[in-house]
Amino acid sequence: MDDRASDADPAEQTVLSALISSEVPVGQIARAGILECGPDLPLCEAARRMSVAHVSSILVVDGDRTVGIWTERDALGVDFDDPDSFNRPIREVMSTPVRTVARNLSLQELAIRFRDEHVRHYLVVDEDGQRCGIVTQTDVVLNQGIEHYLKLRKLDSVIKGGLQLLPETMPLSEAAHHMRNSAQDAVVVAYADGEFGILTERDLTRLVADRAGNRPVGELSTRPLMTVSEDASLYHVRCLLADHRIRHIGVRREDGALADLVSFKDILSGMELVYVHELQHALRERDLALNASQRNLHLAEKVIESSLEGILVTDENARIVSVNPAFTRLTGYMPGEVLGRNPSLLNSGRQDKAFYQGMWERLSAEGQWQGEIWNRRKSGELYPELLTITAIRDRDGRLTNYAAVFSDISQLKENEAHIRHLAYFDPLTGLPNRRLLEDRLQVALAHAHRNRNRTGLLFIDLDRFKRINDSLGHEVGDHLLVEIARRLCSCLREDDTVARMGGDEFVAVLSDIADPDDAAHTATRIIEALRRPVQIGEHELTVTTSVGISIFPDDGREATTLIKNADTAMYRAKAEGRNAFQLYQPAMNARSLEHLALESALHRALERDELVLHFQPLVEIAGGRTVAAEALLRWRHPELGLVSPADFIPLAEETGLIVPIGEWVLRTACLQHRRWRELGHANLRMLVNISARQFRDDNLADLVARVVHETAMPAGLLTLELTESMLMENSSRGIDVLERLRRLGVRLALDDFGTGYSSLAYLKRFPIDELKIDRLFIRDIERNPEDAAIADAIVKLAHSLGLRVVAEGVESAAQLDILARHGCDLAQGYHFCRPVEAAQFPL
Ligand SMILES: Nc1nc2c(ncn2[C@@H]2O[C@H](COP(=O)(O)O[C@H]3[C@@H](O)[C@H](n4cnc5c(=O)[nH]c(N)nc54)O[C@@H]3COP(=O)(O)O)[C@@H](O)[C@H]2O)c(=O)[nH]1
Repeated sequence: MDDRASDADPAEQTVLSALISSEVPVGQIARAGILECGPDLPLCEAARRMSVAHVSSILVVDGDRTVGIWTERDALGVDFDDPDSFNRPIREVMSTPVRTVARNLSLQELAIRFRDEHVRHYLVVDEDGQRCGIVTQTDVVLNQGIEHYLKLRKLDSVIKGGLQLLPETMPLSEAAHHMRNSAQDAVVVAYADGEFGILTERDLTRLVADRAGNRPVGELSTRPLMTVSEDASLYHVRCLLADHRIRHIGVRREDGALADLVSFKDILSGMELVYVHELQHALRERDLALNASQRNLHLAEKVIESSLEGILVTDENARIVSVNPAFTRLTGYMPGEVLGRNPSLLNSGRQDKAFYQGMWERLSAEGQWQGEIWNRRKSGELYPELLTITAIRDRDGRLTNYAAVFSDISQLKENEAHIRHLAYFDPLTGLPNRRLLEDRLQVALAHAHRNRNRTGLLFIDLDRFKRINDSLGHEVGDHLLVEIARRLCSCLREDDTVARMGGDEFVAVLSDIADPDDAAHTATRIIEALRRPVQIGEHELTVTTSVGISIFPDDGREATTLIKNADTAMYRAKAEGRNAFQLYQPAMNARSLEHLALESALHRALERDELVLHFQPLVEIAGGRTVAAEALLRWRHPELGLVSPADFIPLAEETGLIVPIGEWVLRTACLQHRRWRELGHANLRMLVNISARQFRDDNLADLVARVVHETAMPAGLLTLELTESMLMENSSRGIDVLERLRRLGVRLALDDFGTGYSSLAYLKRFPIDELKIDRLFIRDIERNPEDAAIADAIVKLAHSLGLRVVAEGVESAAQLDILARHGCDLAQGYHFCRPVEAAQFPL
């Protein structure tokens, strides 16, 4: 029995003893060396042999056959009055048949049979029916470890009461008769002197052997009777009986009077019942506990088997003793490959010695460690896991095992990284976003400050990206941005950062530059790199870029100031014609504020439908017929009222807003023309002003083609008004654009003629249809012969080139008259009509 059992309470101890004993087979406790005799042996001789051998029975055998048994109990039946009775053959007085039990019967089953069959001896036989020994009830009980019961119970608990004292004068035969009738195996003999003696079955057996006559029991009993106090424990009594090799003892009350005679059997008979009862209870309990623990074990096995978390158990020396299927799934190792090995076979090498040292320290101090750790699968792949290790101890606190439960948190880590990435990176281009740029800029500035160096900040904006997005769709726009991002990265050093601020705006941080020229060189590289055509599907796109540069600490010490100033410089680059960079100059700020205010107001104007078109008729001088309408832009400012284009178009040009505004004008004019056509004015021409900025746009012809197509405008009825200066800026490119426009069928007029170069030679080169004489020459035409001569010369020359001539700003009939004489074709001016809304247009 282990230490734990010895600490258990007595009841538990008994249950344990019973459980142990119940597994002992009968053959193990049976007394071998059976006393046997033949059936003809005289009874006195049999009794003698029993007395000598100190056994309580003799087996009567006939050859191999067991024919009967004679026991001490049977001595009570001998007639002590008849001397012949001692010599009778034993077969005549023996009990038959002899009850047998198999030697492999369990003690527990034997105990139940003793109780149920009321016998005191069983013959133990082997598998072949051969005699192996004799077993008594006493043998069973003595082998059940009942000491604890005996210690707990007092002698008085087995006192039956009703003690009968036999007088010393009573004849032996009468005493035996009394014992047999009262089923007592011993009686107390009371002597006249007050002393007590005892006469037992065993004494009677001895008297049979001695062929004793029927003498008074006073002469035959053993005296004095050994006694013990009724307070004594049964255990104490049992020890006394064993020590004195006796089987009965008298019980004295507190006052000294003899209360009873108790036998070993009395002590045990109570115990037998208790024992059997307890045994059954213990067995039931054991079965229940076993079932419960089997169920729990099964459940635990199932849980471990089906757990999605890897489970690994080691012994106290950290040698793996079991793993579950999830372990194999997660690590790739089969159980056979890891059992007996140290879990360090999973080490990734990512954690250093100190990490593991800390882990073991925590484990031994607190019994548990939990944390994230990188391990290596059998395939060599590293993965992060959330690991909990628990030290397992037995009841005595001895460390027996370690259990590790872990889950693969790769996905979790990836999600975390993804979320972090989303927070700091632009999902489309993968570049840092504004937030990360600000962080990096702070770091770069601090670094530059420490090293007394410069940092360059480039604000990069694609020119007319919106147009690509609007015309080719966002998907093409997105592809373009991705390619732009890639090219930007390729223009920068590893230490530099380029971030997407949103839309088509990017910012690059150039750390540790020596002087502003370095930033200018990078800007040039960027402009060049971005200008190379980008092929996206069937589209070959060319974008230009405007870059504004600010330098730390020259143009600001704060990140926000540097970004703002680079933005202002970028604006200036755009205003200066795009596709270039500008270094920030403090003077830019004041102007840029004005520009910003105007620009945002103009932006709003477009968005809020504050722009309107007025129309002014062009009249045929010869017939007085309105043949065309010039679309003139107006801004209905919510506070300022109608704002003249002269006041806002220059700024719109400078900021680039003229491009979207110009598109709106063209489309609105064409739509209005459709309405008029629908009203029956099929031949009316429409004149639309094109600004210098629009003309520089490579996509002008495409835009016109698209709008004409979308509004179903007859191209031949559309005239675009350009100025001389536009054509002179880049004459060969200008010719190209004009040719493309002409191929669309659109007509072209040269506006404000006479105020610019007035190079008639150039006129030949341009595919122009009409000349508009600037009103400067018309205003004083009646009074100023020079103006009249110029007008006359222009008309003649134009006609010689096959061009039609329009006189602008005709305010009087006199002016008209002169122009008519000069042969001018068309006239436009307040004389006919001021620019008016479409509804008032004189058709
Ligand atoms: N790029 C674009 N430019 C445009 C657009 N709409 C107008 N403009 C240009 O703005 C300038 C001012 O134009 P506006 O104030 O509309 O003046 C026009 C007429 O009102 C004015 N006019 C017409 N007749 C007379 C007259 O008898 N006397 C007089 N003093 N002024 C008169 O002339 C302007 C038209 O000029 P032009 O375009 O040269 O024919 C002006 O330069 C416009 O071009 C636009 O949509 N886009």
